[in-house]
Amino acid sequence: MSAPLRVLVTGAAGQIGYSIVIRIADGTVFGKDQAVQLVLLDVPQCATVLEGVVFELQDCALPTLHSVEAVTDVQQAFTGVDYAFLVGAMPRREGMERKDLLAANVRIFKAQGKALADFAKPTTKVIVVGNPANTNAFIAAKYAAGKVPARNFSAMTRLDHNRALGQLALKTGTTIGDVKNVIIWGNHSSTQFPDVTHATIKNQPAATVVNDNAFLQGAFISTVQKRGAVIIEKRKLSSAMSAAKAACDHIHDWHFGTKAGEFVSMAVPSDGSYGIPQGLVFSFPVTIDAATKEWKIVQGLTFDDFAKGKIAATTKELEEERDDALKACDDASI
Ligand SMILES: NC(=O)c1ccc[n+]([C@@H]2O[C@H](COP(=O)([O-])OP(=O)(O)OC[C@H]3O[C@@H](n4cnc5c(N)ncnc54)[C@H](O)[C@@H]3O)[C@@H](O)[C@H]2O)c1
Ligand SMILES: O=C(O)C[C@H](O)C(=O)O
Repeated sequence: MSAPLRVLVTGAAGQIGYSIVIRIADGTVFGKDQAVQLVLLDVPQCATVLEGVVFELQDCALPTLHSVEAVTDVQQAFTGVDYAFLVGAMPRREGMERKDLLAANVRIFKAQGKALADFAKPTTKVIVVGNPANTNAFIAAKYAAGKVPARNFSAMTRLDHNRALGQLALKTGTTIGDVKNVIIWGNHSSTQFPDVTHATIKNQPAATVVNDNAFLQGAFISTVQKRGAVIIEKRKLSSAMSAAKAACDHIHDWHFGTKAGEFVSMAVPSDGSYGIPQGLVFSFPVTIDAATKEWKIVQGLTFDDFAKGKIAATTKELEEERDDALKACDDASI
């Protein structure tokens, strides 16, 4: 068993928390030979619930779980972490857009960015799940600057990526393993652009196999864009099992690298690729090198006018969110 990795999950007493901790603890994310020190953070009012989660993890008898701590203190939570799953935040309710959560949630990510700077390792890798995820990641990175590099911050669009894979497999009667290289561009919001231009199904161009352009430019895109809202309408709670699975896929691939010839969608600080403003946390297709654990934005993809319009819309929304978040953070009270 390798020396333990210290892994933080915030909001661990919540819905996603309950689904995510078992996958981190049982070796699904970091492998069956990698010990994990799990640190579970939530607000003080949830201390008793957290204790129950700790007891359940102990009762799972997991060989990879080196230790598990329940904490409500930010310094204790962030000290020395290798990976941070930043889940803890308010979820949206029916009728809301994710950006409606900005005012409530941005203060959490400002404080946690500062905590990462003060207490975490400079090599810490961060996934932001709490919504609006891209902009929260932008703010956390800003407040950790100088200590943890911006490229160690990411936001989760893997759920959207997985939703896109699922919709293509359903449409074509294939299995998930047959569908590769879909791309989610932009924001984890209803302006995201799920793009199949470079996707394949059984090694054939997805557009040829689907053979229904109206679907690919219509129902496919809107189903993926609005899936979160539909889940809330049906469950009266936002997605949790699928969100936890996607966060684990995201960190698994960051830790182990992507497969040869394949890319995944991950929201990362833009380096100016494809004309996206520098620093905006934008979902791109990325490959990850297993040895260095560094992501690289896939280069050289081309866009038709339809794609250009979609990418412009999601970029504009992210710029507006960024500006609103910066204004909120300048308010001395948060
Ligand atoms: N990016 C995505 O694809 C995606 C998918 C699903 C959900 N989400 C988002 O994830 C977040 C969590 O969703 P959930 O369903 O688990 O919500 P939840 O309400 O069930 O749990 C959230 C938990 O976070 C805790 N929390 C609040 N403030 C905290 C803080 N400052 N520090 C630590 N913990 C804190 C709460 O006490 C609660 O236990 C929401 O913002 C939701 O919108 C994102
Ligand atoms: O839609 C939400 O608010 C939750 C989450 O972001 C999702 O995509 O399911």
